[in-house]
Amino acid sequence: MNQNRGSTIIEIRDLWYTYPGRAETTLKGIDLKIKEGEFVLLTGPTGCGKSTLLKTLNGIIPHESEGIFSGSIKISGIETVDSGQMELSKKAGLVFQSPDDQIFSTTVEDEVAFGPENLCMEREEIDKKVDDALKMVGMSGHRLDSTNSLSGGQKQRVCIASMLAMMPEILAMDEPVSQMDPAGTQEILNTVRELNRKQNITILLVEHRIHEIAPFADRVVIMDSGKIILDQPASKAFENLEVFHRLGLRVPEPVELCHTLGIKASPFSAEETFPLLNTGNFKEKIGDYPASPGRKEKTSSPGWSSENNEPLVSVRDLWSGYDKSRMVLKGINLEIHRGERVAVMGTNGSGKSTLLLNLAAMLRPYKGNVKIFGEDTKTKNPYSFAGRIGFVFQNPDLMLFCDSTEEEAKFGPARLKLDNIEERAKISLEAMSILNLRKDLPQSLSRGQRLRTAVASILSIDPILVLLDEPTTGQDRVNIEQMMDYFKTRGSTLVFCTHDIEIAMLYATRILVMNEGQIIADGRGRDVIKDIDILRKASLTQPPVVEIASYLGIDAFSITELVDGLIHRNPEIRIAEGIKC
Ligand SMILES: Nc1ncnc2c1ncn2[C@@H]1O[C@H](COP(=O)(O)OP(=O)(O)OP(=O)(O)O)[C@@H](O)[C@H]1O
Ligand SMILES: Nc1ncnc2c1ncn2[C@@H]1O[C@H](COP(=O)(O)OP(=O)(O)OP(=O)(O)O)[C@@H](O)[C@H]1O
Repeated sequence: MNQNRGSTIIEIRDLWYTYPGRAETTLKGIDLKIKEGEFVLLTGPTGCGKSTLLKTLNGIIPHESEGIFSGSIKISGIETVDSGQMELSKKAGLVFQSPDDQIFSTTVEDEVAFGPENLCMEREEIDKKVDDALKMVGMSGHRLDSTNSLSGGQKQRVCIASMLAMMPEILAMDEPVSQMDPAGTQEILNTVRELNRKQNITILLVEHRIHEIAPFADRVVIMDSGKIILDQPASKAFENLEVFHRLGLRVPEPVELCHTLGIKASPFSAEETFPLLNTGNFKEKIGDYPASPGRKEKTSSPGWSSENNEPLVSVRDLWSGYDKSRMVLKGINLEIHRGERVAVMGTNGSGKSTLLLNLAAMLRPYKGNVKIFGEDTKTKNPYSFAGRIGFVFQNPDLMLFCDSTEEEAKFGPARLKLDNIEERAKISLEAMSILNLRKDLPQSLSRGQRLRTAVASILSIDPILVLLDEPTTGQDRVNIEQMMDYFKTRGSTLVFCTHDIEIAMLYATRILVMNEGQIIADGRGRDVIKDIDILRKASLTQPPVVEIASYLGIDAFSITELVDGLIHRNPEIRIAEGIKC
């Protein structure tokens, strides 16, 4: 907990806001006070109004947006409606949800220097600010790079650096790490936490990855349908999980496990959980277990059978990139069979999106070859794969151009002259839980809703091969599970990039780990996850439940498996009723 709390720096009273042209009000009477130096995690289901609330802090709403606004927001005592945006943005820096909406300079250096230049700092000071900020986000080596050439996670780092270079009093961050690898996320959150502690910068951070952010926060605020429905210190917020389960929000695995086992505690990490498992009664019930975690086994072969099953995708010695002088992929060999769900994981910039672009025939090999459905992409027009491959970009906004979500879902089938277009659109919108938004303009939806619109737009063509670049970003748990369950139930062949190891473990039949343009592991999740060296190279860590299972000497990879293992060991163990695991 931050001890240097001062006076109230953000004071929101009875705030209501309705977007122009929308019948439903987005913010419905928000009351929120945040003290100087607090670190607040703001979360809630997709579309509940989190981004809208952040946009009121630096005056984007109401200054740049029409609509109906009432209530009061004071930043350091200044009423935002009465204040200029320039003045507000010096006080409250906003890291945008989508880096492409924030970045407008052509080079990384210019982007980060923009804020300090506007504050009329001396050249030398600006240089130092840029240097320091890039160092803090691990991007020192990219100072002169073109912003267009950055990967998704690298762009997010630059966005954070731009704000750090200005050092505002308040840092409002809208899913700032959603596309970042787990190790990078931890490093950046440590930096932000340090700035928060040492410089008393107030942090309001919006995220769905509650399990990763909660350990850094002083306070957890949950919104639902435009209202704040929970506001608690982080140490107390997880005492009752009912609200998290009801809203389909992510709970840190150790908390979920303790609640399931009836242990009254809310640890955020495996290390914090070990002593709880050592307490009297519980230890007796589950019997002896090794004192230290960490059984290590070698990664085994991929978990598919090639019997009678010609590969759908075959990649041989693939070298590819955006510039002949710098290859991104360096000798990839890979086969993917029908019905496999392959998660592609690895550090930011390791080449995951580049691999996916090759599988979509949108990039061609410089050397080697890629065969999709037995056809060599080098010799084919990329459009010849239309209708057979469905690709969703990391930034879904690049795919949305129609006037409604329904039109988006109909667009592909119409172009391909498929039958039952209405029915196809309806089924795909329903599968993504956005049928109620069918008449909405995609650009007026929340990020999670836009991503699901983009997925629906490819589902309606019923492709043979589905390629999704980070489909889990900015989504609440219930939506991620619903999307992934859909592919699983249909037996789709799916390749998806993700930094979310828990989701990869749950849904992928196979995990590919990339490092510096090469595949360094390829196998079943439960094998890959045991190889700590591989995980480290890919900036990944074991999910806490795997560490805890290992500590208890149980071979388990999910809470359900771990609890089953404990019951098997001692059937008398009582599991808390009604707990979802
Ligand atoms: N520019 C806009 N015009 C009209 N409606 C909008 C606009 N932006 C957002 N909305 C609507 O306001 C509601 C809240 O959106 P917002 O982006 O604030 O949600 P969110 O909680 O941040 O969601 P996510 O977690 O998906 O980012 C949604 O129903 C969305 O459709
Ligand atoms: N359009 C482009 N032009 C030039 N270089 C690019 C381009 N897109 C990506 N790169 C470079 O290729 C490398 C790999 O990028 P890629 O997007 O494939 O990584 P990634 O593993 O998907 O990263 P992330 O996890 O951040 O999305 C990065 O070093 C990036 O800078």
